[in-house]
Amino acid sequence: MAYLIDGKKISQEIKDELKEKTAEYEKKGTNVTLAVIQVGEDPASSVYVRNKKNACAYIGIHSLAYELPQETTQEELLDLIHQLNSREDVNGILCQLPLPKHIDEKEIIHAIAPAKDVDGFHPQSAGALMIGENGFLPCTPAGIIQLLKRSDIKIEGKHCVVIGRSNIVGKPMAMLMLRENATVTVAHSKTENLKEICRQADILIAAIGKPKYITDEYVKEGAVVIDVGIHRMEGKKLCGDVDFEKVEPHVSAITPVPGGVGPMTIAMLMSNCVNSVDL
Ligand SMILES: NC(=O)C1=CN([C@@H]2O[C@H](COP(=O)(O)OP(=O)(O)OC[C@H]3O[C@@H](n4cnc5c(N)ncnc54)[C@H](OP(=O)(O)O)[C@@H]3O)[C@@H](O)[C@H]2O)C=CC1
Ligand SMILES: Nc1nc(=O)c2c([nH]1)NC[C@@H]1CN(c3ccc(C(=O)N[C@@H](CCC(=O)O)C(=O)O)cc3)C=[N+]21
Repeated sequence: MAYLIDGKKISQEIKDELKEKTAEYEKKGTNVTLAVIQVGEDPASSVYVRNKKNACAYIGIHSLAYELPQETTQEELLDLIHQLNSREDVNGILCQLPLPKHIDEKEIIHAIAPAKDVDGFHPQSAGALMIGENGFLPCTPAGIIQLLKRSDIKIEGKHCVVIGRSNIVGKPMAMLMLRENATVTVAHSKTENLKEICRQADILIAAIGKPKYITDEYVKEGAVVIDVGIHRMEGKKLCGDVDFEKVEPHVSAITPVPGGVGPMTIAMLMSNCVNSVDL
């Protein structure tokens, strides 16, 4: 039986630590405020936004919700971001992705002031990560590092294979594992011999976006498997990029979906908000 890495429990621990820290700030008269922007009504985005608001309420972070209609223009969204950038009472700004097709995501990400970029998506945050300077870390990869560390899984010296090279998950994940002294391989859709490469991994991180793609044929006996994928199947059941039933008997530790990486993303977003006060 593989050890089940409990993201729900670990995220709860982190939220409790942040709750204490936020209470300390409050005593000193410092409030923490996160602005969350959602454009349109994508049902999955609505679930995540709701989870973020609930986490804020639990920790004592003030949340400002901006629910904008699907027809919102690029200029209107930029105006709002500029306003929030200049408000001293706002610590963090998050604009839920994906945005409607008529909006240029890149321009929006660039517009958020790096000092309030709690998603860690701004080029300045990405650059800081690349060269080892202080900056906001992208929440999902940072959450995975916490999952591994708080489960006492050794990273240093291990061969980590990251499948996926997106700017928000795969690439920053690879950089963070490198920072933790893993030996890192990044695989993607053009990778040849994916199975063979994955089977060399001590730690396999799947961020592909394809339901149950990773079967037992992709894992080494005793490996650690982290499943970033999240897919809502018919009947509303969630599943990941990993075929949990097939993989679990062969590995030493694995994250479930739900209850693995997802809750950690939210916990790290909260962490970035609280820590932004000291930046
Ligand atoms: N739990 C959480 O908190 C979060 C979960 N997610 C989930 O994680 C998954 C990945 O997200 P994201 O990085 O944004 O997705 P993207 O679609 O941006 O990236 C997917 C990556 O996987 C690669 N890929 C696609 N197909 C294959 C394949 N057959 N073999 C090998 N590599 C492949 C792509 O390669 P190429 O670059 O060549 O196209 C790409 O680099 C999604 O399921 C998403 O829903 C995302 C964010 C947070
Ligand atoms: N600007 C921006 N920042 C993000 O961080 C961001 C985003 N856009 N767009 C979409 C992705 C996805 N994401 C998740 C957050 C929480 C869960 C989560 O809480 N998952 C729960 C289940 C939730 C459910 O029931 O659907 C779990 O896995 O246990 C999952 C995924 C953040 N993202």
